[in-house]
Amino acid sequence: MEGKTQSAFAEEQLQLTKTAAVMDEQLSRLEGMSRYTGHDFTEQVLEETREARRRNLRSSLHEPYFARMDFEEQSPKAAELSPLYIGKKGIDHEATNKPLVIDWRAPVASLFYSFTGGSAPAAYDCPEGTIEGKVHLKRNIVIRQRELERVVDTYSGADGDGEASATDEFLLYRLGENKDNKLRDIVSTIQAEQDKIIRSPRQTALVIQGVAGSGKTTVALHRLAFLLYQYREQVRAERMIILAPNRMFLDYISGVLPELGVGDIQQTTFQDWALELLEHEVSLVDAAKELEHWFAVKAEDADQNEITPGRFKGSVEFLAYIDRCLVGMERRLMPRSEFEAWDTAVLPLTTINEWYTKEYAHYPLVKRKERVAARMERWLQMALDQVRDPNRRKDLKKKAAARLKAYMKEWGDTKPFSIYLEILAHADRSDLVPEELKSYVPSSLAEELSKNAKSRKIREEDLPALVYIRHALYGDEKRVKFDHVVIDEAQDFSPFQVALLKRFTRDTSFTILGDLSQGIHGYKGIRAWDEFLSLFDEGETGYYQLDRSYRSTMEIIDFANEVLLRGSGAPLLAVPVFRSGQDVGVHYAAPKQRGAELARLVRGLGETAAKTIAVIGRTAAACRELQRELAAEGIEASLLDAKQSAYGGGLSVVPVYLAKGLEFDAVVIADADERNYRGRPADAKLLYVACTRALHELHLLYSGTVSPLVKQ
Ligand SMILES: Nc1ncnc2c1ncn2[C@@H]1O[C@H](COP(=O)(O)OP(=O)(O)OP(=O)(O)O)[C@@H](O)[C@H]1O
Repeated sequence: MEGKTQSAFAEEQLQLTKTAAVMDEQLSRLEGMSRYTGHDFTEQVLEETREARRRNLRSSLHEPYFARMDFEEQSPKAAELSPLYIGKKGIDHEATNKPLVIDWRAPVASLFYSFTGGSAPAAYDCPEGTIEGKVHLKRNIVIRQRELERVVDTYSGADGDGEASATDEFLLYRLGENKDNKLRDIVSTIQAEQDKIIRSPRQTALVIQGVAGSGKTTVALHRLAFLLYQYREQVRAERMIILAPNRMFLDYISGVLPELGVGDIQQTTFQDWALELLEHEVSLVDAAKELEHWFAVKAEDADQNEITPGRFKGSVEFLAYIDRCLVGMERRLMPRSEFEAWDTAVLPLTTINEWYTKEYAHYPLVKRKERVAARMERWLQMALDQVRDPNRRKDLKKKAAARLKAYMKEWGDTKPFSIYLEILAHADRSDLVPEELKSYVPSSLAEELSKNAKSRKIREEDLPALVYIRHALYGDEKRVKFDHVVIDEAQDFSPFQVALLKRFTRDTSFTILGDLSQGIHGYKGIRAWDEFLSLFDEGETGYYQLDRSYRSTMEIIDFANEVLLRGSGAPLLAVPVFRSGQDVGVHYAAPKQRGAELARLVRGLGETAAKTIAVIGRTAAACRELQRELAAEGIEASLLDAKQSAYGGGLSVVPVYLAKGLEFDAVVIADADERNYRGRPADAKLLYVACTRALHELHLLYSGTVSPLVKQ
């Protein structure tokens, strides 16, 4: 075995030297060519192609490929068996155009991920149809800075057993590494169930339920790279968008797409996207205060089914209510009087009405108003042209212009916030709201909005309705529709938000991912994925479930699963990859000793070479206290808050709700007592999120009595 490994290493060393030499030669030739800057179109296209090849070569030189697959095609015309090398970027031999390295997104490369052994022929789909054949070898190759570091055969038909032998060994080697402050690509170890999602057809609304650490975020990012490769004629990076929960999370995932050679994809939060669309006509109440309100430890039990403001305003029923109110807008907007420029120049109401309701009916309402105004100006000019006396004409022009201005002012207000205010806060007296719906909006919501009306302060949950109203009034405003939308942590989104985004997206192309077990924002999020799936036609959707968790050790996953079982009945439990680590530590500290005990644990973690450590508290206030306690023990930690836009790694103190989506080599949950985590489903979800942030090591610290969710 040893000898075989050595010969594989020597073989790959030789191949690497050869490949690197070909790439060096190609690049130096391309660099040596003068750049074309003229106006000839064909030459410009050729120059663009050369530049793309230069970019590809430069980015691939240090790590040209990560895998080799020997595939024998079952076809009479098939060429002799030659190894295929798979990399992040495809590179061709210049003279023959034959592949030197195959792009991981190419159809044949899918075999590397989907084939897991067995005697059945291996097959992949490509534009020419289904290609069958035999896989003889799957090999993982680690190259760093042009140095060959590791060669692992994950399948070898020549072994005689024909089983995928070392797949897990290589995966475990990758998972066992310490992480820094950024999420990384996984091209060399994508698993078959993840690959299926990544390569799903474009025109689908994919909904992915995946346990914590199952690679949802990572898979969604790889899917974007795949779509850009596979549908390069139809989709563009700048027309794709990733919506994530906060800026810090966006910073954390920001490295993956550039690593995959993909740039220019919009990455933002729903709030920022919506506020920009609304041209900052409104502003949000302090988000940090909102979060503190919902995550504060409360004495009373919150009712899971309670209709909170977020659930109400995020429902499709609320959207339908708004639609019914907007029906009246057309009638309400236009003044009900003729326009008299002067006594003998009168534009009848019927004519204005005809323009507004018939000729311009295909425009959105605000555009119609603008068209009618322009048409009235033209009518006025013609009327003025009939007046012979220049002095009288001048006089009439001035007066008529003032009257037209006044007439246009009589049109109803078209500011989205004014309309929202009217149908939400003043519903009972608004003639926009149909009689039978006048009491639809709960009075507490109406009161709250009225109170903040002057300052135009709204809550996050008001945004979908406001954007929806704006869209109904103004239309697309020449905004290009999205080619694809990724919604991460989608369990915290509302059906209204998804229905809204659908209007801004071409061809129903979505990747919607989340985990109901991590639905800690129950006051606004969904309870079941059907709430989203039902928004699309049946043939347009795809649903996947990812149960394997790659992030944490078996010990951590078993511990976290137990938290869910104790708190919420029959949840979706994670299945660990067989990676064993240390037992989860549950430690008691007398209240006065907590800082010292915390410091002892953190120091111990530093010694295990953990690069990223999180001390997690339930609330922001608790985290401030924890940071002070650590400082008193001489340990500096950065406090992460809701306004944070970057995550720098190292030692952080962070509230659970902000840690969601992130991961750390080691985690200490510093307040795991029964007061903070009582045993209700909402507590279980929160504690589960905290536990599943840890890759290699997890400790819980408590004073008083330990939480009933914790297994000891
Ligand atoms: N196939 C894989 N090979 C190697 N690492 C993987 C693989 N899939 C996932 N991972 C790793 O598992 C970790 C979790 O991935 P990711 O954050 O995408 O999961 P998630 O499902 O979005 O988690 P959460 O629900 O907790 O936010 C990351 O470190 C990622 O690199």
